[in-house]
Amino acid sequence: MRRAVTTFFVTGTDTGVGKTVLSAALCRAWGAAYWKPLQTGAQDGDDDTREVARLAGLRPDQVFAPARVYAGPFAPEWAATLEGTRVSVAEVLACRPAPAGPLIVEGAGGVLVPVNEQETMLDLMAAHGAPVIVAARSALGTINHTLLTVGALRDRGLQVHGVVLIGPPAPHNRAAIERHGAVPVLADLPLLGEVTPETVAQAAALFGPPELAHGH
Ligand SMILES: Nc1ncnc2c1ncn2[C@@H]1O[C@H](COP(=O)(O)OP(=O)(O)OP(=O)(O)O)[C@@H](O)[C@H]1O
Ligand SMILES: C[C@H](N)[C@H](N)CCCCCC(=O)O
Ligand SMILES: [Mg+2]
Repeated sequence: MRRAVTTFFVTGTDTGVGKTVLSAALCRAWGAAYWKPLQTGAQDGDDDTREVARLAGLRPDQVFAPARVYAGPFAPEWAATLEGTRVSVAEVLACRPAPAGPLIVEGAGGVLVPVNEQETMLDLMAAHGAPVIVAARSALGTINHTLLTVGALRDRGLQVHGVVLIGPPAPHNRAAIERHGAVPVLADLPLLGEVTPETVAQAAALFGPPELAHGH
């Protein structure tokens, strides 16, 4: 029995690759709610939840507070350590929201970013179980980073829904990723002249309704 997938986990090949802007476009395209389980860098104003709510025009019932917010602009493990605390994947998932409709979950950095001394974002994704969308740069260097990320996800039994390449179109990189990764590139997301609700709404048009897939 196939049913529509209602939750996707957005990871990336790096921090700063464009996961938040992509998440906003996906929320806009699919009428999805948003959750950033672990937010770091708050001392510098990093607040992906506020940014996605603004860019996607989310309603209050589509916005969920992070499980943990840390001040330091670091991986959650170190940011938590600096605050004399620690968080486990189980504690994060205990905060998992249950919205009425689709949900986009954004990770912190890439797949092997440490959550604590034993667990990484990959453990969080594996426990969460949702299919994963990989945000990757389109430029030189992305083939290796993207295939490494896809391989790590599959090694943990996760379904990779697809890759989104962010930046100037690079058809040679797109083709290599699809060929060597046996993974679809869902879209080429260009660099937006300005990142605004209007340009994000235009970017949302790149994403049709989420394919029916074996739900998790
Ligand atoms: N398609 C795009 N066009 C223009 N600017 C973009 C695009 N995607 C991301 N940016 C900009 O690049 C910077 C990093 O993007 P973003 O915050 O989405 O990365 P991230 O992967 O979510 O980072 P983090 O790991 O901190 O969550 C931001 O200033 C953002 O506005
Ligand atoms: C500070 C900002 N919030 C970033 N998302 C944190 C990303 C941590 C990346 C760790 C690493 O890969 O070295
Ligand atoms: Mg982000």
